[in-house]
Amino acid sequence: MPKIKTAILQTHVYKDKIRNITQTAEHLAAPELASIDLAVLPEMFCCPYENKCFPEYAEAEGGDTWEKCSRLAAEHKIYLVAGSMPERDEEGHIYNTSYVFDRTGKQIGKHRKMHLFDINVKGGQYFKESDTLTPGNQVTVFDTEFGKMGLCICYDLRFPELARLMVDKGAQVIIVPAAFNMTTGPLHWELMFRQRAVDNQVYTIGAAPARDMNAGYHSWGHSIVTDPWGKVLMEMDEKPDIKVVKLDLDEVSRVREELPLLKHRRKDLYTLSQI
Ligand SMILES: NC(=O)CCC(=O)C(=O)O
Repeated sequence: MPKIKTAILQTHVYKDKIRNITQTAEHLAAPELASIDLAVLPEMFCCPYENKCFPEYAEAEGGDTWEKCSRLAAEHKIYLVAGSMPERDEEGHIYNTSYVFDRTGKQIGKHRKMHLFDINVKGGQYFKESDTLTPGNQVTVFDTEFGKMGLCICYDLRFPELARLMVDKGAQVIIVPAAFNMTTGPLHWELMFRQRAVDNQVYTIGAAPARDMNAGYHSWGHSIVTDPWGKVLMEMDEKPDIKVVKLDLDEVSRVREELPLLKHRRKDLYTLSQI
């Protein structure tokens, strides 16, 4: 099985939506990324992570930002997980949505953040996505020439049932556009990506915005890739950065063969089902 050359882009999020797309296009055109198969962008890569911005920046599926991302995937002949962006549906609901495009620019996946980030840590982070956003209700797995990949957004990763449902649908990689914060990030970010990788014997990929202390929300950054043993293959710091990591899906099969956790489940005693 060929290795999947995966670029993780930890970009700055500007207030100017177009500038965010332009910088993404410039990065993807860089010679270092010439032979990649897959690129992953951060959560809300084109919109400041603030409730007041979500309605203002929201676009319908197929809108301008969607179109530009589709064209970038086709131009570079890559799979593009277009981080996430605010999506407005016909009824005016707004979702935190991640689109996936194949090497021809065709949309092959779409995930609407299912668990909204509503937390209130005393002396720490407060955020209430449900002030403006509506939750999605689909488990998302998409097909590639390499195998199936699961997709969720940031806070979604905290829910082990969702990761397991993706794995039950065949995911060997779980991709997570994300933006943890300065309260939970230091303790939970790396742990969470390793934990989901170990539980499910998958690669996990987290792509976060770079930290901007002048922004309303301070991203932890630390974009990360872990392997199916739970080993961290790459972790950034808080600054803008781009890294390319090779994923070997034979390693998923090897780990699952040697330590057969998924086979050893007592499905006669317990089950996980989607309603
Ligand atoms: N954007 C988010 O969903 C943030 C999630 C987060 O920081 C967490 O601790 O969970």
